[in-house]
Amino acid sequence: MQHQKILILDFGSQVTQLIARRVRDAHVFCEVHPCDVSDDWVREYAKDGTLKGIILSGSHASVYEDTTDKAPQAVFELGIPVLGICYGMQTMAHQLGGKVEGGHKREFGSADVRARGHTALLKDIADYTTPEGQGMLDVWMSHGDKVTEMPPGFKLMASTDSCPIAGMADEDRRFYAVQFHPEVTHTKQGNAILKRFVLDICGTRQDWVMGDYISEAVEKIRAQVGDEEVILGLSGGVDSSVAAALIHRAIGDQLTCVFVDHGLLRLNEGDMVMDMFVGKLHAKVIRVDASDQFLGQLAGVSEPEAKRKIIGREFVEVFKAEAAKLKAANASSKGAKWLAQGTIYPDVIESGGAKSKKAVTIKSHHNVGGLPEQLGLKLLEPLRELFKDEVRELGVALGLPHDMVYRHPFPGPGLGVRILGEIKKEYADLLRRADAIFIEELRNFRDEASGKTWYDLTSQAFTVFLPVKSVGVMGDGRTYDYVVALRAVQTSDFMTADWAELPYALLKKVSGRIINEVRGINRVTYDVSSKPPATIEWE
Ligand SMILES: Nc1ncnc2c1ncn2[C@@H]1O[C@H](COP(=O)(O)OP(=O)(O)OP(=O)(O)O)[C@@H](O)[C@H]1O
Ligand SMILES: O=c1[nH]c(=O)c2[nH+]cn([C@@H]3O[C@H](COP(=O)(O)O)[C@@H](O)[C@H]3O)c2[nH]1
Ligand SMILES: NC(=O)CC[C@H](N)C(=O)O
Ligand SMILES: [Mg+2]
Repeated sequence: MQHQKILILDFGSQVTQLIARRVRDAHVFCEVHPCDVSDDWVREYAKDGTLKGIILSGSHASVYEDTTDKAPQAVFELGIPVLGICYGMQTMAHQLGGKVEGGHKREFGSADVRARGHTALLKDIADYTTPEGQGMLDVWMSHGDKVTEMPPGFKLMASTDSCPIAGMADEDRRFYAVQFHPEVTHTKQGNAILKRFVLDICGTRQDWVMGDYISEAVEKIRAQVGDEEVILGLSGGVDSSVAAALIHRAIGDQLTCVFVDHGLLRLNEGDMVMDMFVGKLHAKVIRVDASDQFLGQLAGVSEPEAKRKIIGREFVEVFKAEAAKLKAANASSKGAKWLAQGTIYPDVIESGGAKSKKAVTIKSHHNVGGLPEQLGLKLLEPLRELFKDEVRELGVALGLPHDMVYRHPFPGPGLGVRILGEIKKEYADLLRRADAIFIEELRNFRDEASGKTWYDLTSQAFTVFLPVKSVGVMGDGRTYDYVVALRAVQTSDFMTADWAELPYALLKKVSGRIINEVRGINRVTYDVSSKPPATIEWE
């Protein structure tokens, strides 16, 4: 089935992904593409008639600078609705004959917008009404420039005291634009506004449903793979587990999962993953103990990016070797031709977004963009279009256990990025035991108000090993041992995150247990840094 779709053109805003999330939440398929696609690309994209609307994102740039990006002019010539958000509004105004100027005052944060109720976009959407009957919206703003003159054909749709043109519309052409950001949760009616655009104004069908998606994806995988063999890097994490279950449903025994123990897994993780997949999913899983190989290559290396690159490289070495072994082990096998991965949509956007060429690399992820040419395997990535929570929904629909689907993510380099500096087996062993205690207590402690455990109330939690020693006193004796840091964050998208306000009782229990039970650690700290400016992992 052909899905109807919305195109989001990304001008490099930090929150473009949130636009896509909101549209997907309305069960409408959408894709994010860089704003510098050509007019021909846009026409081609729209050709089959499934494109129902276009959204232009925000940006850090200013439209009156000569060098900045514009929307492909074709966007305004297709006869389909367009919504401009912030910079998207400004470029729409600029390109269609209006005027944009640098403001004297930056407007950042909450604002009250007077919404003139006479456009299809904002009609009957308001947070409250003034005594004079004026509909008001509580919105989030982040801009310094503003539209000072609307293009011909547009009428005023919204305004604030400092931004008289905070929304405009040309309803004949179905062009709408808002200076505020409907995609962020701080804009209370943001979801309603985006839904109004996508469902009512564009008239898009709500045909993006994970349950239905399974049969579609299964067909696609079968068509792609034919009778060839596939190996899949299985980590036991959410993404690769769901990918494995989906591909297994499509091609059964043509799939072999390769689970790599790089010596940097958590306590008992290897056995757990094997039990789950071999026991419950009946997929073929090969467990490769490559810990000597990884730890050997990592010995003496302490620079975080260098460590990440080595780990990425060794993963590929293992996959290549296993693909070849399939052939040797079975006379009827031609060897695997495909490498399947649990790559998801944020990985794709982050490595191919409009501004990625200019963006600095904070961390190299082992599975994205870093695969060598001479891999000799074709890539199968059935989750490439999905966001994490869609992957989770899909996992549930595929019958995976709740605990597996709602696990915290665990990075491919594992404890390798949680042992600061040089990695030693001794450090990994201490860290594994301390981390297991932390996770166990997060599962034990419940928040009374919500009834949820603190594991479920946090998005990701783990322990970090600091290779420094501090002095302690234990049983009247002196200790001189290592330090660990506890890290727990709350986030919906992992792009930004707040440190979790864990109860003191929980921290106290964890600290007491780690220091008493893990000999070699005599001090526990709690990381109270948010992202940004810190990151979630320490390396
Ligand atoms: N220990 C491992 N053995 C084999 N493949 C791995 C291992 N760790 C990571 N991978 C591969 O790298 C990919 C990316 O890892 P990533 O951590 O982003 O996803 P995940 O582990 O599947 O899910 P989650 O984000 O929930 O941890 C995985 O989908 C998997 O294909
Ligand atoms: O599969 C992965 N391979 C990696 O190389 C990697 N590095 C970070 N992460 C995870 O990404 C999220 C954001 O992490 P940071 O704030 O530390 O960048 C967090 O969820 C991290 O655990 C990784 N996952
Ligand atoms: N968030 C945005 O899109 C900002 C647009 C533009 N850079 C401004 O400052 O007004
Ligand atoms: Mg993982």
